[in-house]
Formats: sequence, C-alpha cells, structure tokens
Amino acid sequence: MQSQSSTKTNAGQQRQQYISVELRQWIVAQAQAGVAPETVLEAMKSSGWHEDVAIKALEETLRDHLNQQVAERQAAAPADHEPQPVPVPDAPIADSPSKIRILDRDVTVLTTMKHPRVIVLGGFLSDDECDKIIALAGPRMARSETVDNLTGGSEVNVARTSRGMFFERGETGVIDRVERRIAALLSWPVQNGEGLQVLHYQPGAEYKPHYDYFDPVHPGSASILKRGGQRVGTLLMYLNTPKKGGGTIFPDVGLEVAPIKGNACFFSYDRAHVNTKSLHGGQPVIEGEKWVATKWLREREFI
Ligand SMILES: O=C(O)CCC(=O)C(=O)O
Ligand SMILES: [Fe+2]
Repeated sequence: MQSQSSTKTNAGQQRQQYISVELRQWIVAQAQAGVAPETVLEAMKSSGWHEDVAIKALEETLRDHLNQQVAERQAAAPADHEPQPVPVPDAPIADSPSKIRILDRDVTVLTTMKHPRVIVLGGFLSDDECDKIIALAGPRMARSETVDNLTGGSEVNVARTSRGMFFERGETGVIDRVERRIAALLSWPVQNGEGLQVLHYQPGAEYKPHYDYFDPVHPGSASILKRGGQRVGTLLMYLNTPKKGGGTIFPDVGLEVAPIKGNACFFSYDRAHVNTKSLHGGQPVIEGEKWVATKWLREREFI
C-alpha cells in the first residue's frame, strides 16, 4: 500500500499529499470484504500513516463511496421514487352516461375528472340508508385517529378533529347492501374493502389535506400493507348536508365537492405518489354538522 496523503509536520503545518485512486479502491475493497475499520486503520498506520490523517482518509473515502452508490441507485431505478402504477377501481362512465344503474339503484353522474380521477355521484345512498348508518354509528363514535407512521398503529392527530368509528365488513343489513353497491359500482371485490368508517364533524372540525395511501417510506407502513396491499381508491358518502362548510377539497386542482346527503365522491390513486394529485381534505364545518362514511379499497383482499 502506498502512503500518500496529507500529513502533519512537527511544526503543525499541513503538508498536502495525494490520496491515490488505488488507495481509495483498497479502502473500499476492505470495507466491502467486511474488514473492520479499526483493522484497516491499523494496516494504514503500520505502513507509515499518521493516525489522524488515516482516519480522515478512511472517512472521506467511505463517505464518497456511499454517496456514489446512492446516486447510482437513484439514476438506475427511478421507480424507487415513483412506484409503478397498479390497477385501480373505476366506475363505468366511459361513454358519459347521466345515470348508471348499480344493482338496485339509479345513480346520477354529476362530475368527473381524469387527473386526479374523481367521480361525484348523486343519490348513491337513499335518505333512509344515510339515517340508518348515522343511527348505528352514533353511539360508537370516538375521537378519530390516524395511522402512526412509525409503528403502523393508530394515534390521535390534531389534523383530524372529527370523531369516528369503523363497522365490520357486512356487519348489518344496510352496511352489507351499501358495500355490495360500492363493489358493483367500481368493479372491485367486497373483500378488498376495509370496514366502513363513519366520521362526524362539529362546527370547526376538519380533516386537513392528506393522502389516503400509505407512504412506503414510513416504517409503520410495512405491517399495514401486509393486510391487502395499498389503498388504491376512496369512496366518500355524505350522510347529511351541513348548512355551511365541510366540502371535500382537492387542493392540487382547486376542486371542492359539496357534501350533499346521499351523494358520493370517489377518487383513486394508482401509486403511492404525490403525482396522483389525490391530496384531499375535509374543509372545516362552518355551520351545522357533517356526517360522512368512507370506504377505502385495497389492491387485494383486506383481512
Ligand atoms: O370528510 C371528508 O370530506 C374527507 C374524509 C377523508 O378524507 C377520509 O376519511 O380519508
Ligand atoms: Fe382521506
């Protein structure tokens, strides 16, 4: 091994020397072979290196090597950053129908958008279905929680000041009927849906803009994704009509969907990425209250 680097003279001046390419390669090779840094350092010292200079050379070389590896990985696999698109649920609206028959109900197509994919439907639920769901959910409401990014568990979040609860899939007759209607509307199996969530917002309560998919970079996401893969679509069903406020907003495209009793707002996201423009939130309720039911759809069977 050559001993070329900067080294200190007795007078404390620094004499700059050159860390050769060969030396760098040798240091990297030692690290790759699993040789402990202390052993590499000892080898450098015994071939004439000053300890502090050798440490600096080691640190710099390994840091540069790591940075280069990261850069190479980023250049070779942009998919690491934007996941590949996956199939998503969608409604049969290709020929712009004003109404679609979904099992037992005629549903009006009010608004559609391609990017983000948003479909607003009129009369998706009957008034009676809305009232029944509120009555069933009411006694079971608790402060809404969101997913803890670190553990995958849930936690109370200041960004979400509604109260909420989850039904089991197929828990009662009305829940089962609505779930089957959703599956028929979106051609997506009932089994791929999470249990229906009901939220209740009082005046001032809101749900700040967020994404419904789980960001894979968060350590907590791995355990969540095991139960049916990613979320790929959301169907919001408005169970009442607040007097003022409470719209669902999509800030990336300046869209606000009015919360009207019985109407539904569907949106999908084919990858866990901001480019889906699926950022959305529940505006603060200004007057009255807001009840909404959310069905999240997964890639696979949700167990
Ligand atoms: O209340 C809303 O309008 C939005 C609800 C929502 O984003 C959610 O439940 O994930
Ligand atoms: Fe959401």
